[in-house]
Amino acid sequence: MIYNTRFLINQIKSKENLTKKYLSFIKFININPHAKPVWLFLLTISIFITSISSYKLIKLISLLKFNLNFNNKFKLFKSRKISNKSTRIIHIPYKNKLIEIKLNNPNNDKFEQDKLIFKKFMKEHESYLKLNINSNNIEKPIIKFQFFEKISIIWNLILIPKIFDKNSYLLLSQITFLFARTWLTLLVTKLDGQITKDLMSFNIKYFIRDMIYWFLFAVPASYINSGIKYLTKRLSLNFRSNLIRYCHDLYMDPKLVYYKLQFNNNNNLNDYKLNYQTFNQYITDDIKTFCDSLTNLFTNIGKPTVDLIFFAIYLRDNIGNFGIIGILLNYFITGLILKNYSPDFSKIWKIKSFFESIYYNYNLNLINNCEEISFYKGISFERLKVEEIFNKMINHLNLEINQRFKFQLLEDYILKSIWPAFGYFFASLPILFDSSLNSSIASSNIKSFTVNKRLILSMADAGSRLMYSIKDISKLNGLTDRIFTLLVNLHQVHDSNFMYGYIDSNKIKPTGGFGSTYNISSFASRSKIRGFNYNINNNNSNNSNNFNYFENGTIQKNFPGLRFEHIDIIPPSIKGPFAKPILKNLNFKILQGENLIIHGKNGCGKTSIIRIISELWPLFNNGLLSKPSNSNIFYVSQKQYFVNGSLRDQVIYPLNWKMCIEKGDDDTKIKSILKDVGLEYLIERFGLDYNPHGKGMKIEEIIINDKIIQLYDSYVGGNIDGKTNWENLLSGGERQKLIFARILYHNKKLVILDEPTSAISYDYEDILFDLMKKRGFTLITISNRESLIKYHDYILELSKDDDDDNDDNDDYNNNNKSDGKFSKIDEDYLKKFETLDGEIEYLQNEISKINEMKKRKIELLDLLDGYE
Ligand SMILES: Nc1ncnc2c1ncn2[C@@H]1O[C@H](COP(=O)(O)OP(=O)(O)OP(=O)(O)O)[C@@H](O)[C@H]1O
Repeated sequence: MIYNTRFLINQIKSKENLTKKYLSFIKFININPHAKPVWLFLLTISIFITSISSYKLIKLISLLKFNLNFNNKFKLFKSRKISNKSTRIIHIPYKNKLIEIKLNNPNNDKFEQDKLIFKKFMKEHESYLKLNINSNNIEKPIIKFQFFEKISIIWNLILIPKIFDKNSYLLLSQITFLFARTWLTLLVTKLDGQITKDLMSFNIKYFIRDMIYWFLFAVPASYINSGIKYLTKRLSLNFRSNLIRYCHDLYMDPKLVYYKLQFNNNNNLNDYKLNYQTFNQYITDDIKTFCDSLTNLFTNIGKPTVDLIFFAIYLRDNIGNFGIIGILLNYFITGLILKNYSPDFSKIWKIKSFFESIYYNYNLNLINNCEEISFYKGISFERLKVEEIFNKMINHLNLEINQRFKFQLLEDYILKSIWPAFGYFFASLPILFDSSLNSSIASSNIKSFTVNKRLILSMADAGSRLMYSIKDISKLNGLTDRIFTLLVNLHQVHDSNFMYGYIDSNKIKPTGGFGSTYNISSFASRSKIRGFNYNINNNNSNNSNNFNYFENGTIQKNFPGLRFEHIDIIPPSIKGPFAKPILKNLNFKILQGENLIIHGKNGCGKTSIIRIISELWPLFNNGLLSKPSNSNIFYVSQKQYFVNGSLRDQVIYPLNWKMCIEKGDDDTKIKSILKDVGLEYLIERFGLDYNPHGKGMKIEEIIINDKIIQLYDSYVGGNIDGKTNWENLLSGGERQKLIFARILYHNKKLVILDEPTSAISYDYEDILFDLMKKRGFTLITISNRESLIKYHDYILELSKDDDDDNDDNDDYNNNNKSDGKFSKIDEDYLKKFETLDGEIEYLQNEISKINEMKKRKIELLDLLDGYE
């Protein structure tokens, strides 16, 4: 016990001695606890600890919330959906867990307001172009005047839409960090001078102290540097999310912007023409690069600007007004020289991006159509084509490298040699012209020279970084152009008055969208004139301002069946309603439960009828289309489409599994449908062999009717979660059967099928159509297969006079005849085919009899040969 107490006392004493030693050392080297390096060090440590612990706390709270939600997940999901319509929730797998992400629903009012801003810009741009063309002004400044306007529009509408936005806080923190870094650089520079002075005056005590200060400074400096990088990346990511979500809301909406974008021909504003073929490049690559460039530019310009101002103010006290004016004048003049010799980086970047997107798309096309290309042995052709594109890209890149090299030469010479030389000169001015200079104050002078030199070099560095950022601004200019083009086009097509790129040849102005002189549909809706004749020749055709020749057709929804009245099928084009119709004056009506088959030659316009029904193409003339509501129609296109996902996903598309579960549909239903269409073997066939990963990671559990349903990201032996490339693995017939499974699953009132059984054998075609009839669907089938006629009640036979195609002066008034013959399929009609079928059967029997006899004859001859 005594031993222990002694031991403890000794311990405390030795610790006290150690603390005393430390304190006396600190006193000896004169460390001031209130000195900036000390409190900055302590502040950084405390900020670091606080931020880490608050981050952990937030994570813990969200984990608790997640666990709480999980137990009531399904109920919460439903109640939230009802209570808050302005947001939607998506679940994302993250670190073996599911996290909830709340997304704002598209705000159409905001889009309408934004549209006006883009419209105004385009109008101004148009008049600016006119002005320049009239005055033959061909000057091309490096940073076009519209650049700032475009950036500010994108910034205010999308990147930081309100003052108290989380991005504003990030930006504010970034600005604070930038100022802090400059201030720290100033402090470190002073300390650098002090250390030099300590060395020159052989003051070891102060030297050790200043070295300790140096190490203390290193902690906040590293924190601030990594903080700036972190904030830049976060800001870029947030900007990207905002832009992407904005674009998604615009083009992935029920207005079918993603489809109609291809018709936007605003070619009187070529600067903002979107290349539909490379649309994915805009969305994927350009937005990302734009956000990175913008946030990096902010650091690249913000930091050197703050440095320049701070250092210039500080240096003015040291080297006087003359010195500082000299330095700034040098920067300005050399900057002007550089600007003059700078190539148009914005244009270079735009062309490079264009070639890269074409090259990327061509390779994608090669992969998507690999089988077809292999069958045609078309690889040499493809290679030639892809190499041609690649060479064009390489030529452009070479040109870019050459231009960059010349500019870099001049840039490096000026920024890395001339500027520091000027810096040395101006830093030494106070020493060179100081008459009071003597050896006793040499060390003090050396300190101030070191500080000035370092500051001037830092200023040169800041200035050169500003100069280098001219290139970044140019690149950002090119990127801003592309992003702005994307947004302008999306808004133009999203506009309810979008007229599929129609250009009035008299005015050469697009109508609908922006920059339009006349807006056809709004005119039509305002004028409310119906029944005008379609004949342009007969109705004031000389009066180009008169738009009374046409108006939009009428679409009536919730009709129990399908009705076409005087409908012309006109493809969207720059001629708008005045383009030559593919089919004229279609008239028919079927009611619910009645089926219609459409016959016609290839290319006569069968599929185009579906495009009109589904509102992909406009109804230009004054016809009437009556149909059920869009949610009650199911379209099946000629080309089957499969999604990336499991067999279940193919059947339930366009629903996702969650909606499917909400509907109360379990796998038993999907399996029975697959059995109905004769595809149940796919469940087993594309099982483990096609999923080498075997049982996948569990991605979600959902509670429904007190039952936990688990879903995996890949195949789990024998069920329909098997994921594979359905597009490539299924045969033509299997693909069409799988689409029938989709029809059966969705069970819509009206089903429109385009060549649904072209690859299916006749026996299965019967099974499938019998099933469809039994289910009571109203069918519109486009097919020339006569075997399908018996399943339908009406037939629409499309025929177009060949003369029509050659007739350029169509006179609609004198040509009121219809291109479609609509008739009932009665017994008389069917007999025609029955007789034909009977004859074929008889002939086939006769042929097989002849073949049988031939075989018998050969056998007898062989037998005779044997006897001989
Ligand atoms: N966007 C478009 N602009 C102009 N013409 C088009 C457009 N899309 C299709 N066409 C033309 O319209 C005509 C009818 O095309 P559609 O696809 O409707 O034919 P189809 O009768 O279904 O042919 P098939 O029996 O071969 O499938 C074709 O000549 C086609 O080239």
